[in-house]
Amino acid sequence: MKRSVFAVALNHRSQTEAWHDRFHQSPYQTPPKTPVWFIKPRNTHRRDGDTIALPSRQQTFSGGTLAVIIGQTARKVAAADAAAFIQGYALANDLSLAEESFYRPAIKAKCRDGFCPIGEPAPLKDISALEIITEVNGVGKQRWSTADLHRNAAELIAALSDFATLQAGDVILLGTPQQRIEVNPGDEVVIRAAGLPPLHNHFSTQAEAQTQPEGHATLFALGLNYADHAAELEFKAPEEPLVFIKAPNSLTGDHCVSVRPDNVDYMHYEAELVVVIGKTARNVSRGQALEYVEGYTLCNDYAVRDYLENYYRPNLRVKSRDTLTPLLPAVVPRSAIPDAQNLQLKTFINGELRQSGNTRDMVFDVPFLIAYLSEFMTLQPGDMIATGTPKGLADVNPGDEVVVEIEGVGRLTNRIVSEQQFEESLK
Ligand SMILES: O=C(O)C[C@H](/C=C/C(=O)C(=O)O)C(=O)O
Ligand SMILES: [Mg+2]
Repeated sequence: MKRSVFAVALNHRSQTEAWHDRFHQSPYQTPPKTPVWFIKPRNTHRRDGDTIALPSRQQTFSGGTLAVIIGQTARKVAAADAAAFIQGYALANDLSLAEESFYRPAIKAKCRDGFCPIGEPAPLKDISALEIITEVNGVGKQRWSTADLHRNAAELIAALSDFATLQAGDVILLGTPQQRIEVNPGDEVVIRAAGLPPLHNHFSTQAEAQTQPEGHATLFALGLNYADHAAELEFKAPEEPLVFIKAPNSLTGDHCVSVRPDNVDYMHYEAELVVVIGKTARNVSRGQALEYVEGYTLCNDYAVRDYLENYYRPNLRVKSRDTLTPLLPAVVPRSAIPDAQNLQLKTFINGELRQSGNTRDMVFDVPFLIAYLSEFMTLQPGDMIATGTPKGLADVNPGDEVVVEIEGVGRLTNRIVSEQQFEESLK
């Protein structure tokens, strides 16, 4: 089943209480105003009974939580109507390394292979005060109640579906408390809650590789991977890749429309080279990395800066909005691109050249990015890496024609429409 697994951080009162002072200081300045979304990509998905390999020399923490399963397409659903879009619930384990910061997306902490087992679903009538229990080797280690969540399932469905259309089978994990239970190789962990099948996983130093990944291909994206773009946003170039994940609902194609939300001040384009993975990659060296590339395409990684918050920045509400990732469907085979690190990128707005750069200016090149990600995640055929954008951003408005062009790869055209125009087109 192709499904997306969304999760929300800082949704438990104990977390916001524990971080209260920090969230009034730099880089956060103020507590989060909207849900702090993240994605558990398909390499993390496992089932009840699966063995999960733990990273060596790093503490891993269990995150027993409740998953809500979407039963039908949900777009801009009001909380009061959300129950009709819920197919059922399941237990899940949002496994994580220690959460040292909520400023940038925690891909290395939360998206490692096997870090999101999800149990069998069941209907539940009332989850307003459901107790989630975690047992390690038969001993109860944690018990928390959904009554202590800031936002309930209906509120989260409303918040997410406001900018990201959800499909049947998609999942939202409702959050975890501040206290996390460490898991170690040899442990048997069971997550329990009344009325739901338990979720039981064995933890080891080794586990069988994931055979058939179920979820959507993962679309990774890089923040500030061109120093000149970092500078125009008044950031320094990063010392480690700033990776975030874009949700599949944001994807659209060539000659399609992209929706500029009403009442925003700044939505900008981002011409980006996209690498398409061609074979399963895990612990791949930089020298071998290009052997795992099927080919290249290009995307426009639009951003609505009005919605930026300093929590998992850039947050999904900025980067994973419906229609805001136009992607050229045709993949140019690797053999046709002798040097992907020397390609001109251009963006034209209504025929005028507004952005121009070259992939030689990437901070982290394609082989580095594949080696970096495959060190802690298994990359599968079809996974993609949008490699960042050079300087030259500008606001776009309804009626604008935006053309992104990358030398030897292709040309991607799309038109900006207003929310009102888009809603009209759906009628
Ligand atoms: O200003 C932000 O937080 C967004 C920015 C995103 C950058 C890109 O998508 C890119 O460089 O291509 C960031 O991550 O800092
Ligand atoms: Mg980008």
